[in-house]
Amino acid sequence: MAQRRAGTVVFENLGKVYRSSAGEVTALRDITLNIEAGEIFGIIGRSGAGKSSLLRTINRLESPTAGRVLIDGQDIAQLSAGELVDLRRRIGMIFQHFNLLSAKTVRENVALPLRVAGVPADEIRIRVDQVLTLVGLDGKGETYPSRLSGGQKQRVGIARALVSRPEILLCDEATSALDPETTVSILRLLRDINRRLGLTIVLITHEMSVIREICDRVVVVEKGETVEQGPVWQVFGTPQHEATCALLQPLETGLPEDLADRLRATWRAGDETLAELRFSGSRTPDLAAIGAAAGGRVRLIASQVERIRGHAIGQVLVALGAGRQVADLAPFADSTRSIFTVRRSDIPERGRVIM
Ligand SMILES: Nc1ncnc2c1ncn2[C@@H]1O[C@H](COP(=O)(O)OP(=O)(O)OP(=O)(O)O)[C@@H](O)[C@H]1O
Repeated sequence: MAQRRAGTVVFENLGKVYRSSAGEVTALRDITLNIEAGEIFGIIGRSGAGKSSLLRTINRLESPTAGRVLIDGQDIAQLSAGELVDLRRRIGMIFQHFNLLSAKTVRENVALPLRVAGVPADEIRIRVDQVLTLVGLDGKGETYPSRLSGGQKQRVGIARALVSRPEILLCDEATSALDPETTVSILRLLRDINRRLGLTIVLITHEMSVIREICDRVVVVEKGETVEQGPVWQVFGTPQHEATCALLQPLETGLPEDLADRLRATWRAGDETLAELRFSGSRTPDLAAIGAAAGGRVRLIASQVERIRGHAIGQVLVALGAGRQVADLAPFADSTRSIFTVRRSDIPERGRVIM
């Protein structure tokens, strides 16, 4: 029988209700999801959506009040106390505020899980050196956390999570406290670790830019329920739910205002159409084909196309000459629309065109 890779997570009809003297809060409702071994899986949602509650059921920091969590096929609610300790060694976790011990050096922080597990000192030294090299912290072992930058602190957090050689790494808003440049370097490190070690990474975030940077698949959580899931390029290219569109909005740049103003002011006399070609992952922009379909009567105005996991997502704006239809371009994009058309009759005798 083929050996199954370790590191799968399955949520089956998961529910979580917090009960306190103040009343009940339903944080998760009927969540069913499969996370595959070796993938980078993103959980995104607005504040209070239930992301942390969901993530923390994977290592039983939270217990669900309905449904099951299976790790590599095993229902983790059934584990004994000793088995739970073993499970937590197989699942590393990193945090938004790093959770380092300030009175201990980098080396002591990273060594802690091995000390607790009773690993011999010689082996601890070797393994700590290995993970410090892996995360790019060679030579920082004797430094105290207060002398490190935010990005370096998170690297210590990652090293501490990896030193037990986990199969799954949970990332709880791991880059939310970092500046954009450091965020990118930490996300690249996580992707590099995922490729080199083949471990499953599950991350929660409220930023689509994080999902775009490293995730293979994503689920959108809203008010405790999953509202959309799929490969990242698909969710970016054809978002279905209002919550997804709202989360994607900060990444949308649209037509820059200055360009829009210039276009309105200088649009050529004669029938001309500003057409938008949208790419949502199935097609790749082919300017030669677009030019040929427009009979050469086309100008490129602006382009905002990015590649996500090998799929083109974004839009291309072109000006189509008189007599050319936006429909002529339909075969070359996932969808097309006319932004505005100026007809000769609309051009005032004098002055600028106002739209
Ligand atoms: N210990 C708790 N007791 C009571 N209610 C809780 C508790 N933890 C979370 N909640 C509630 O459960 C809901 C989901 O919270 P959760 O922290 O999982 O969301 P989140 O998406 O991670 O939010 P954020 O991005 O703001 O951290 C919220 O309404 C929250 O107030």
